[in-house]
Amino acid sequence: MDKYDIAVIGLSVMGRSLALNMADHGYRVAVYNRSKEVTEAMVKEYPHEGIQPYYSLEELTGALRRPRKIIMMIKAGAPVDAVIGNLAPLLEEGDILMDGGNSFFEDTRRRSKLLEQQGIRYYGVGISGGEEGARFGPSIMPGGDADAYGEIGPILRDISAKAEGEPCCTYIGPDGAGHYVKMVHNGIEYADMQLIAEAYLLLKYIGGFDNQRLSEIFGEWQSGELKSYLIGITADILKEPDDCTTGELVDYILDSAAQKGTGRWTSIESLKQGIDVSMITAACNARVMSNRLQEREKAFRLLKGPDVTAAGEPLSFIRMVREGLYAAKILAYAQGFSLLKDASKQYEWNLELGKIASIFRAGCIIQAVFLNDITAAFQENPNLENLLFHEFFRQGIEKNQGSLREIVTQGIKSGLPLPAMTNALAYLDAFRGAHVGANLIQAQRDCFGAHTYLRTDQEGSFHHDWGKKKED
Ligand SMILES: NC(=O)C1=CN([C@@H]2O[C@H](COP(=O)(O)OP(=O)(O)OC[C@H]3O[C@@H](n4cnc5c(N)ncnc54)[C@H](OP(=O)(O)O)[C@@H]3O)[C@@H](O)[C@H]2O)C=CC1
Ligand SMILES: O=C(CO)[C@H](O)[C@H](O)COP(=O)(O)O
Repeated sequence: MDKYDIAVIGLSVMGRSLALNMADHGYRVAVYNRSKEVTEAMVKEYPHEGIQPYYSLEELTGALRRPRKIIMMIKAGAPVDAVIGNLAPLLEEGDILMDGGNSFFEDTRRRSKLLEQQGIRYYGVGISGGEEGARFGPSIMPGGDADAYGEIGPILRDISAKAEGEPCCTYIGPDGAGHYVKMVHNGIEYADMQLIAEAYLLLKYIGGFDNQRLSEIFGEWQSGELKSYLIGITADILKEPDDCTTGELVDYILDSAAQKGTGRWTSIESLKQGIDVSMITAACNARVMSNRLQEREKAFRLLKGPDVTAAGEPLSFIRMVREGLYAAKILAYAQGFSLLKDASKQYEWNLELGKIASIFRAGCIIQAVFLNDITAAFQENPNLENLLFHEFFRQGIEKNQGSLREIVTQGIKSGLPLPAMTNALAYLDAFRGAHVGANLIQAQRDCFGAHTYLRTDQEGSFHHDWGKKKED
């Protein structure tokens, strides 16, 4: 019987929460999970009149209104291909199959082409916001066949977060565009998190503040230009008591962070495209280095560095860290949006950067007041080459770069690792620098490999017989 509006496949935290969110919005949702016990546990723990469990894909697909709308919320990679393999024979021309997981955008492009042959409209849907977002309103980045958006758009917009009353969901573009944008969202997320971690290191070790005071400082920043979901949770995390001791939990968490791949993909794609996202790459490498625990312990014993120099006047140090963090944050977003701009051209996706920034204003992990300013900048000039060329951000950098330079200098003198902040400055100075030393690199390439060089005073490529005059 054609009675369910949509199906959710995969009932771990994200799928379960999205299904409940859809049902809360009045949709009739059919749910399925590979392992039966997960489905049983979900309907037992979260009973909802709008949700109907199914225990086979045949029954599930048979229960859906045509064209069928199905969203997979499962582990990215081979599992997605496995589910598509089982599901595709049960679908009909016109049905819409969405992948709401963190799939690699090239996989989404491949799957789109494959399913197109069967007339199935495939959608790569980036979803951000974690469990809470999925349950009560995530930021949603759907990419696929534009005509099919009319079928799925209303549901996705209904369940999305709202920023100033507007849904944090917009059609992104064809084939892999939605998953590409989600990938870059996560890349920016990595840089943002790393910058906050570096601000924490500076405040803790140079500033000498305890966890309660650190929590207050991040809490105070929530009333200014840094206000964001990540700063907010950081303030809360820092004062969270430990269950096993009398201290705060953060001090008992291993200094080593994992990554699932989206940040790394962003970095790899940026190298392929030739766009500098050094802060995202630095954030990935910071996690990589954090994982080398045994080597780090050995190096800590063997390699001596400088002693930490305590900060001067506490309030002015806190102000410098806040200003420096803000400048670095502008640079991280400038990098991420440059990558999106280039991808839009390269893949002919026609990405609307203003709309993308606007759907990041709520629901997602990088949501921040700052995204209102980015939205406004791209709305004012949709062809903005780089965020740093917009007056608001140009001034933001002009006003705050001094503090960034100061805290990075203090951090380096004290031997603190600040890879994202350091790369922020390197990016700024290379971008704005009249001289980057590439004339010498051209000369070296021509000298050792006859790769030719370009001149400042004449058109064309040149090769020089290096050292010949001297020998003569
Ligand atoms: N967790 C988060 O905060 C966020 C996650 N995402 C993405 O959303 C997706 C779902 O995430 P999450 O809810 O955390 O769950 P997981 O990424 O942990 O995936 C678990 C789900 O995948 C299913 N699965 C795994 N392998 C297979 C397979 N071979 N065939 C069929 N199903 C399989 C599991 O079924 P079974 O129970 O049978 O093992 C289960 O339903 C992922 O792509 C994730 O990257 C996106 C944003 C935030
Ligand atoms: O997509 C997300 C949020 O938008 C996830 O939280 C993301 O998977 C976290 O990535 P990682 O595990 O690599 O830190």
